[in-house]
Amino acid sequence: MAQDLVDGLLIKARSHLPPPSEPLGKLSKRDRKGVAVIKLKNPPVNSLSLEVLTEFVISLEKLENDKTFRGVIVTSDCPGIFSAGLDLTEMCGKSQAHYAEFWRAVQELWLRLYLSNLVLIAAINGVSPAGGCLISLTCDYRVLADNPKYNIGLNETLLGVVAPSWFKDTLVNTVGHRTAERALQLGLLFPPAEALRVGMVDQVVPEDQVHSTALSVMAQWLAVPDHARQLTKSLMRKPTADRLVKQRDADIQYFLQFVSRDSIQKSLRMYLDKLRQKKG
Ligand SMILES: CCCCCCCCCCC/C=C/C(=O)SCCNC(=O)CCNC(=O)[C@H](O)C(C)(C)COP(=O)(O)OP(=O)(O)OC[C@H]1O[C@@H](n2cnc3c(N)ncnc32)[C@H](O)[C@@H]1OP(=O)(O)O
Repeated sequence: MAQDLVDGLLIKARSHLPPPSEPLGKLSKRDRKGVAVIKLKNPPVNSLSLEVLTEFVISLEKLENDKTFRGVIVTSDCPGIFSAGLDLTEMCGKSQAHYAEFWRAVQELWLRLYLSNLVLIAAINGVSPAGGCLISLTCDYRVLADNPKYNIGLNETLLGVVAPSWFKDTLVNTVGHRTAERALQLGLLFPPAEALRVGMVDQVVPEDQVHSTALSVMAQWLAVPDHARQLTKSLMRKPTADRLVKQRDADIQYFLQFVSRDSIQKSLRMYLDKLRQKKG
């Protein structure tokens, strides 16, 4: 059975955790076949808070260091939402020190995912804007559920902010320069068929087949000897990652200057207010 291949690892935000005695990320070692599942669970929308980013990195590090694991399926535990992207409340009305810590955590997660030695397959079972899309773009393969609500893309410009160069590079490396340029400037969120057409995802399947498809794809990738696949991945990705590694502090300073501007704070607040007012 395909499910027998899978081990479970749940990332939760501390505020949603049961008793503090339980570990934040649960890493079970029952699996024998070396495939783990990281399920993002930060209700209601799987926003990537500082805490979730940190926990994600720790979980990945554990998996990287545990040689029984060769692949990870990244998916969501929140119905209909893969991830709403970076937690906007982390970028609004906070101190410079907080912004710096938050941005370093975003960088760290991107670097860990993008350069991971593990095979990463995104099983995208929900809408996936901005940072949510970025997570999936760092994976080696993307399977998207065929639901017209499950848009995916880097929509930063629609919030009045700019996708940083390494977000842009990740998209360019996936869909090519022209598609990325248009998608980034317009802040396009692609419905499944369009996402497949432009190469933002590799496969679109019925919603109830996302997980099993991700497992089948994983088996195909794991059939390749690790050392050869890992070196090839590094050849393809390291030059892009190195551009950030060489200027991480400058990138943080850039972010600080940008996000502290009154005009950017105003845009982010207005966007958050719009989201909140949607209900009422
Ligand atoms: C020159 C170069 C310089 C570069 C310097 C860097 C510049 C900055 C770079 C910043 C990069 C940003 C990356 C990001 O990821 S920004 C986040 C983008 N995300 C979005 O646009 C998605 C927003 N959310 C939605 O569209 C919907 O919430 C969604 C479709 C995901 C779900 O809809 P649903 O109807 O189910 O849920 P609600 O909208 O009612 O939301 C429920 C509550 O969750 C809150 N929420 C939603 N998204 C976020 C978020 N990203 N962060 C924080 N909070 C979020 C929403 O407000 C609701 O809250 P309340 O319950 O309190 O009302």
